[in-house]
Amino acid sequence: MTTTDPHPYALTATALGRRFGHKDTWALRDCSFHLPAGRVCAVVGPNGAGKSTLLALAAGLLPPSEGTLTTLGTAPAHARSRVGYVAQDKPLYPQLTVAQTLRMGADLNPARWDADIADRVATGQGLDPAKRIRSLSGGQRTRVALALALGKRPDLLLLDEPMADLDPLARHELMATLMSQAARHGTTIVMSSHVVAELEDSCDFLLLLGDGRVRLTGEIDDLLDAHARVQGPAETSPLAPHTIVESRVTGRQLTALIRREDPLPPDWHASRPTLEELVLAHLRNPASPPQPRHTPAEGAAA
Ligand SMILES: Nc1ncnc2c1ncn2[C@@H]1O[C@H](COP(=O)(O)OP(=O)(O)OP(=O)(O)O)[C@@H](O)[C@H]1O
Repeated sequence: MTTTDPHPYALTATALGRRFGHKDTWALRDCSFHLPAGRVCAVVGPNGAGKSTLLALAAGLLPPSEGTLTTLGTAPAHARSRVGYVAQDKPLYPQLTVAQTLRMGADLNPARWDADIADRVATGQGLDPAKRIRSLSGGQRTRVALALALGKRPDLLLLDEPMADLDPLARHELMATLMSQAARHGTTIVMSSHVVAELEDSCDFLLLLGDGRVRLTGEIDDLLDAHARVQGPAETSPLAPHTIVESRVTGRQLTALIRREDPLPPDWHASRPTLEELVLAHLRNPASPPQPRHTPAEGAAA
């Protein structure tokens, strides 16, 4: 938590819904969760799950159709000066140069602008600040968009698939910069991605969306502790009372990913899943029972 933000939650959603058009097409529906301040949160889910919609709502660019969302303890539109947002399509002014774009960022954020970090991120990998935005590659535009967002020195960074078009070196460099900024300033980062393995080392909080609803949310360590990959003899391994996310029988062997409800039988081999295994099991089994509703009293205290 930063000294300027005494609110314990970066985001709080209550029965949040967003519909597009007049038909009953809900991009998000009945979403409730709390994201404690200071966390690095992975937002994952299949295509069309509602990740970009949630980030745009949190940035105050879209109003909810129902329910409420607060950003840094206030209405998202009122939190904009403290929020950095990098949208999937990275909108920038094509006629400006990189240097002019950063100058615009400084002019728009005179009280908070951090020229050092903005210049360092924008000109990494030798990007020439005199180049026009329209002449940049997709990855170079991402670099400039991240520079603008970080230069704002935000309390909350909302990043919609920020790493998607970066080369491996740029990914490594920019992820390290994001993490060091988060650690140094207590910035909350909310980052959507399809590359779950990449999030495992950097994120400590998960928000898994499926079909516009929250499937799983909480501290990643708590979620991994609450689940188990189990193996046991198929005929003597009743999975009840555990919640089955995924199960498979091969010959006489049962393999399952469960949410533990009780101690496991001694003849079962149980191991802690990786984040990727947990997420993939939920994505492969969208009909598995969702997590009981997550409340701050269940371990999300800041
Ligand atoms: N402006 C819009 N008008 C109409 N429907 C929209 C609009 N934006 C999003 N949607 C719909 O809302 C749903 C959620 O879209 P969203 O872009 O939030 O998903 P996503 O999880 O970010 O997907 P992806 O992983 O493909 O980026 C989709 O069904 C999409 O078609």
